[in-house]
Amino acid sequence: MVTAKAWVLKKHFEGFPKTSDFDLKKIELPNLKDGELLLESVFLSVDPYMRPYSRRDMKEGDIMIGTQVARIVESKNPAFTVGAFVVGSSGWRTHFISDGKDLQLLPSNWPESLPKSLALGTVGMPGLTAYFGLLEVCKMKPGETVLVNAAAGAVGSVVGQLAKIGGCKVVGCAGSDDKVAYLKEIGFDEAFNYKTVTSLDEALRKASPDGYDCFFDNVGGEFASIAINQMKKYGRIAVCGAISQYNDSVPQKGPYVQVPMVFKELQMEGFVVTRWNNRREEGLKALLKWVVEGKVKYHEQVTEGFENMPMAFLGMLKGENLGKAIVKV
Ligand SMILES: NC(=O)C1=CN([C@@H]2O[C@H](COP(=O)(O)OP(=O)(O)OC[C@H]3O[C@@H](n4cnc5c(N)ncnc54)[C@H](OP(=O)(O)O)[C@@H]3O)[C@@H](O)[C@H]2O)C=CC1
Ligand SMILES: CCCCCCC/C=C/C=O
Repeated sequence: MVTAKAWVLKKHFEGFPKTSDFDLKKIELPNLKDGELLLESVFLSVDPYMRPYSRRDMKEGDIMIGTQVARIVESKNPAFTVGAFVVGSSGWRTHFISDGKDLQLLPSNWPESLPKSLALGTVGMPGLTAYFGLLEVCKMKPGETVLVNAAAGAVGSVVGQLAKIGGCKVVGCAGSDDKVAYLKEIGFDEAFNYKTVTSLDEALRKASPDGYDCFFDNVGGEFASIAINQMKKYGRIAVCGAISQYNDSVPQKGPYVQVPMVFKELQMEGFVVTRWNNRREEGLKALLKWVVEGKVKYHEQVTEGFENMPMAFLGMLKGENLGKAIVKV
């Protein structure tokens, strides 16, 4: 008999999440039936979507949603061998039982030298978000200028590097000087700390006096309201996320987008990465290849210990992560 530990949502978040909104539970797992397998989480992901999706998809007492890289410890399913690693979506728990349908094996050519946690970041959902958002929503072209915010995070850091591979000029904004230094290290042409500039409008203008063809928006709110005025004619805005708004109890008010949208003839499109689930393999293959070739660099903010999951989640929402926020069990 295996006892799993799981973090549940004790109380729906109001405003910024608190550690007291979570509860740690123990769950006795039954013996395996034919076709099932027992998995042990090795790395778990903490992601911004957990904040808005908890309100949309969860009720109090539910296990926190989320993905993990897990190792198969027992198998009564011939398609899965003990010792193999998979990406699962079983939420914040140390162990779980699956029939295999919801699991994705790590690519068979996964190099020994790469951490398997990358399957939750650069070579996982956030990397795919950058890939499809840039190619299919921004429709970036060589020679264009791309702006990305939350640029030193899991999605943003890949956006900037893929835009460079695509022959674009890249401007990134992040919330600390260390993050800005990292962006320059991984090839961003321009980067600045949006928290310390005296005027965001001026900083954006200085970074690209001719304006922006593509804006990959991870932040929304005031940042987006200012940036939209610096789009070039026919510019494209990929609305990927709105992390500056996720903890608002009262919705923020304008400025509104219609006037710049009309006069600059902009395209602005929201998207969710799962739209391209049928092209997942294509994206992962490309991302893994670029990582192996050293064309896409990665950084992970690893928090040790399953008991620290809420803390890692809160830290990510506060901007404490450089690169992908990961919890190592
Ligand atoms: N549409 C889709 O399918 C997907 C959307 N997303 C979205 O992409 C965005 C980035 O996600 P991800 O890369 O995983 O997370 P990150 O790794 O970028 O971590 C979140 C970062 O957001 C920044 N941030 C937090 N609060 C604010 C704020 N009030 N204003 C500005 N920046 C803030 C912080 O960086 P800093 O220090 O720079 O402020 C923080 O490090 C999120 O909006 C997320 O919801 C993610 C995956 C899929
Ligand atoms: C089971 C993983 C589902 C990931 C979907 C992520 C969509 C994110 C939206 C905003 O953050």
